[in-house]
Amino acid sequence: MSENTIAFIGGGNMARSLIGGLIADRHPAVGLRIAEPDAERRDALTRDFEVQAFEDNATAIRGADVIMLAVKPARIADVVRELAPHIRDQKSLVISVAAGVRCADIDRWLGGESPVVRAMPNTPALVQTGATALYANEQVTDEQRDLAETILRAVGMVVWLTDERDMNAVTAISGSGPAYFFLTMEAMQAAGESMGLDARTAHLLTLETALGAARMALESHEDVDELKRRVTSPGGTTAAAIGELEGGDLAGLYRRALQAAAHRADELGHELGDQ
Ligand SMILES: NC(=O)C1=CN([C@@H]2O[C@H](COP(=O)(O)OP(=O)(O)OC[C@H]3O[C@@H](n4cnc5c(N)ncnc54)[C@H](O)[C@@H]3O)[C@@H](O)[C@H]2O)C=CC1
Ligand SMILES: O=C(O)[C@@H]1CCC=N1
Repeated sequence: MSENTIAFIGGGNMARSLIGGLIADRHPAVGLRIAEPDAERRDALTRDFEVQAFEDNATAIRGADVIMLAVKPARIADVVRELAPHIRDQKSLVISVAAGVRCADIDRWLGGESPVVRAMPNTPALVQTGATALYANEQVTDEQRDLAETILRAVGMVVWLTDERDMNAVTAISGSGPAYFFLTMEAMQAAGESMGLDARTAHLLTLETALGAARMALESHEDVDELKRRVTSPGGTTAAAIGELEGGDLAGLYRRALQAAAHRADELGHELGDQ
């Protein structure tokens, strides 16, 4: 549990997941301040988590130890430039979760020589099973690294990157990754329904199977290839299904999909580089 005051700039999907996860980890609600221009979203955050939500960014960051930038990449330059004088005065640590947006650009908008941590979390943070990669620029002290890690570890596992360029691949795997699994769940459920199962049965069997497979892969000492082989009897049902998936070049499809996501993260970073 972190006792620090954290101000979120942007109270959308990702902020909501982090806030929900932090509250579940018993982070005091009074230590969470959110800036969100949308009144309905502000009300929902206050109602659901009993946190303080503000319309104005500068008010929200008052007294905060950490400022978590959770706006869309297209908004971040303006948001940071407006907040820069306040952030410098109170020496808060800035953590950005914005896809593609590079530390050097955030540092420049802050006025230079500022500690900046980039984080790529994912929405399962809401249920404390998030996966986050962190990268710190040279200005970040050991104490600030610990602070960033403590906050993100409260909502799941954390890895540190030593090369910021790896953040694009991370974004492709774990930042966007929950959506690929949700898509797969949708497809499996639809296939089950097409074979006559009712929606609820197909849904539950799909989800429990996903959970069981993920837990087994995490807890087993064997690699996933071995776990897969244990399910796949020669000449049996699984082999028939896997034959179809491999025939459709599932691995190639994932490779191209993740490359597209990483490429888009790179583009987002470059689009902002000139601002
Ligand atoms: N949704 C996800 O799974 C993940 C998102 N991210 C990153 O998190 C950031 C936010 O993404 P989402 O939460 O999905 O988007 P979102 O659109 O749900 O949330 C953004 C929020 O920022 C608010 N906002 C807009 N202008 C603002 C301003 N000037 N000041 C303060 N707040 C403002 C919007 O009203 C909105 O509620 C993005 O940069 C994204 O790359 C990172 C990892 C995963
Ligand atoms: O789709 C996006 O751009 C954001 C970043 C990672 C997940 N959602």
